[in-house]
Amino acid sequence: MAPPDLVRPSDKSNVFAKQVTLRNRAYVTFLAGNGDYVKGVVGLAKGLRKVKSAYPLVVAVLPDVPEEHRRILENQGCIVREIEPVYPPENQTQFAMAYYVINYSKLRIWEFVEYSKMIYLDGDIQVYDNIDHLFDLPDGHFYAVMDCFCEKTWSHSPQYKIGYCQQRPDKVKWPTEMGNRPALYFNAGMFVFEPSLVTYESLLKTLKITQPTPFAEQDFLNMFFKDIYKPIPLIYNLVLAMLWRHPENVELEKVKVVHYCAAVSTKLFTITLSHINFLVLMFDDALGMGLDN
Ligand SMILES: O=c1ccn([C@@H]2O[C@H](COP(=O)(O)OP(=O)(O)O)[C@@H](O)[C@H]2O)c(=O)[nH]1
Ligand SMILES: OC[C@H]1O[C@H](O[C@@H]2[C@@H](O)[C@H](O)[C@@H](O)[C@H](O)[C@@H]2O)[C@H](O)[C@@H](O)[C@H]1O
Repeated sequence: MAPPDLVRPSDKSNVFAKQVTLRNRAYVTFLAGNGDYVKGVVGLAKGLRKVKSAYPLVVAVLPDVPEEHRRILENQGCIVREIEPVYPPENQTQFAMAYYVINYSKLRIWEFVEYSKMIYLDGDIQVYDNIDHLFDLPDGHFYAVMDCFCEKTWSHSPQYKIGYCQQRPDKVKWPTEMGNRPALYFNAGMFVFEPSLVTYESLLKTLKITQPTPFAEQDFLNMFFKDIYKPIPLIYNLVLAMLWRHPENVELEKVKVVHYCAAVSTKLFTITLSHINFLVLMFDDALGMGLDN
């Protein structure tokens, strides 16, 4: 995708504004620990480059990400930003996955106010088609793809217990005796947002008085942004489970972003898959096919 056309050179102020706007947008991901997720982030950086995105990838790293991994990411053109962890209040909550507690640290990205608009992508996501146009979505909203409630990771929820899923609300209807249908709920592995110190302070202040829940920061973000959340099509964040849970909702040839997340039972499969995905991109890179490293 060619970089956005700048306005007429004669109109200096607009040219500057356009360039500043270009500079004020970025993709951002989150990396913690010294494990395999760095491979996913390298794959993500290569994927964004391969689809000719006009914007950089910022990687928010926890202090436990080793220097070697940070160098690898900088060599891939990433902007590495160290963040401090964010922990929820002391709690006895059983998170859907024990390690989800570290995902609250994602909230630090609202502090990246040198950017006016950012697109967050998990490290286990790959971009197969250019999605830069999402930066032009109207400000003042929180854009993300609706999640699916059918995986075992949702077994704690009333939705799962009655077989209700927002992806197919007509299949098992929400019973009136259970009150209002759950609000639309997004997957927090990909979202379009506007960094803001006011929002950032409010997020951290609200977190301090919010009882943690099984999907950790994803539940928290859904609660916090429920009034301004706007669903975007699942082509922008195809959660893998949709392939076997709601194939009727998936138009594979239109999918631009794939999210290699799945319940713990298939975690090995998805990590292998993202490894394959990573190797394909590396191989592609090694043969100089398409990736301009
Ligand atoms: O040990 C970890 C766990 C998570 N993550 C980051 O947090 C994101 C969300 O965690 P995960 O992908 O496990 O969530 P899922 O979407 O698979 O449930 C990952 O994609 C990584 O970007 C990480 O870097 N190290
Ligand atoms: O910390 C909570 C995480 O919640 C989400 O993952 C879930 C969710 O997609 C469920 O619907 C699936 O069933 C499950 O497998 C998957 O792990 C986000 O992708 C991730 O970034 C992060 O916010």
